[in-house]
Amino acid sequence: MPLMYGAQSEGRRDDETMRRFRHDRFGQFIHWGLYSIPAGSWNGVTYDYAAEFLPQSAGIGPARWAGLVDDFAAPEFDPEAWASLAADLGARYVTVTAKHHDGFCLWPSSLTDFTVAATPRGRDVIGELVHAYTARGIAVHLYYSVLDWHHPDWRYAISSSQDEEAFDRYLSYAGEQLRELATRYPNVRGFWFDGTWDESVKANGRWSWEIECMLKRLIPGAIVNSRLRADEHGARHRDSNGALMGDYFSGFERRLPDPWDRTVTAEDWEACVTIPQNSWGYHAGAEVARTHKHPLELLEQLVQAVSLGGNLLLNFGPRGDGSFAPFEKDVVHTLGAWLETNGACIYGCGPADGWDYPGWGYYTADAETGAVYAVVTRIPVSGAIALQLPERTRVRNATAVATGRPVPFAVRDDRTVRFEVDRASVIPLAFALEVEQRDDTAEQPEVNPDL
Ligand SMILES: COc1ccc([C@H]2[C@H](O)[C@H](O)[C@H](C)N2C)cc1
Repeated sequence: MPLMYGAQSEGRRDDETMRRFRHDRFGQFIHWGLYSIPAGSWNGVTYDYAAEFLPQSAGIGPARWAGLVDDFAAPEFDPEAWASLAADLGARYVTVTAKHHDGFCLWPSSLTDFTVAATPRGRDVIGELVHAYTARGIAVHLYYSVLDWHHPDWRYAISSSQDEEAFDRYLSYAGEQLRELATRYPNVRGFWFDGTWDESVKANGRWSWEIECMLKRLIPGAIVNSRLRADEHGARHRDSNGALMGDYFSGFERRLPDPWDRTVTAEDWEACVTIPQNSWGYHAGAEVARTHKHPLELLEQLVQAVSLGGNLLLNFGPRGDGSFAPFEKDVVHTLGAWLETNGACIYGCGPADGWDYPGWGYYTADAETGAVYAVVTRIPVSGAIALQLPERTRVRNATAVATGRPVPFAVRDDRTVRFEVDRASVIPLAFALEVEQRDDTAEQPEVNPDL
């Protein structure tokens, strides 16, 4: 159907900025704001739901919530230390909450007083972070919530002309804030939109179209996630013709596509996940919870995402004072150490065409060289993994990515090779496979069944 405000482009972007985003594969999400101070509790009551939703969970109105501005001193906030932590994690980009649903701005916006400028130290958090991350070669995306519980003209739905006038004022405010962000911080790489599911926003597809145009005019090549967009019929993420809006699909929240679902490889996508079961902002309960994800679970999610052509955005919620909790530092050390020696099977990689999901792990392939990686995350009881090869493919040799040492394997038949895996291996265990195409006339591969 003809659309005025559908997808602005067809297919994958192939410009340098998007190629870099695709190559990076691994990003760190940062949720930090007023909600980080109460950390899920209010007036002595702890609410189990996500800490950044405390105003809703505890029924705290905007005026009372704004009282937290005086407590946002953040004595431990150290942008260079945050940038070092991201580098140690192995993240190639960071997405930082400039404004979350509570409407509090982590930059000194001229459009409202509800910003860091009113806090005891008045630091431009976004400006200092953009500088620190960029200095470390880490790209920055700014998270912006269209949903805004603080602004008096916010509306969930439009049911009167007064609502329409108010919400038009709100959209003008949000548009000017986004212009301000793109103008103050022109070297950010992208914008991560959220809070766009309400009827009021879905009814304003033209506004979302104009925002995408404005941001890409102010910052040529800027990357925008699919959550910003609605078309004139209220279709979100994909327009009414099914075309992806924005530059990558960002509907995978605290979940990934099934490891065998190759349909997702048709477009760029990013999954965002938390370390606790369900809190993006710092929740004091997470420090003592037994339920947050093991670092190796998160690492497996990264490998799974790459095997399906996606990025993983892993969330950290710094405490109100600007420090990180020990359970988050454990994740940094585990993932960073593994990526230090195994990053070749992640950065610059994507799906390995023709290599079906094997069950014991994932295949990735270097998008430039075509090198295939077998990444073992589950060692079978047999202590051996069987690789089902694509048609007319031969494995010439295999090396352990972490050590570079050759790895013996048995050719079982013309479509199967088998590796013995030391059960004491550190997993994920990545093998680099040098493969070649066999032509039909070539002799059958030498089978050595005794291995
Ligand atoms: C269930 O409804 C939700 C769940 C999460 C969200 C927000 C989280 O606060 C976080 O910012 C995440 C990226 N976003 C989807 C919004 C609505």
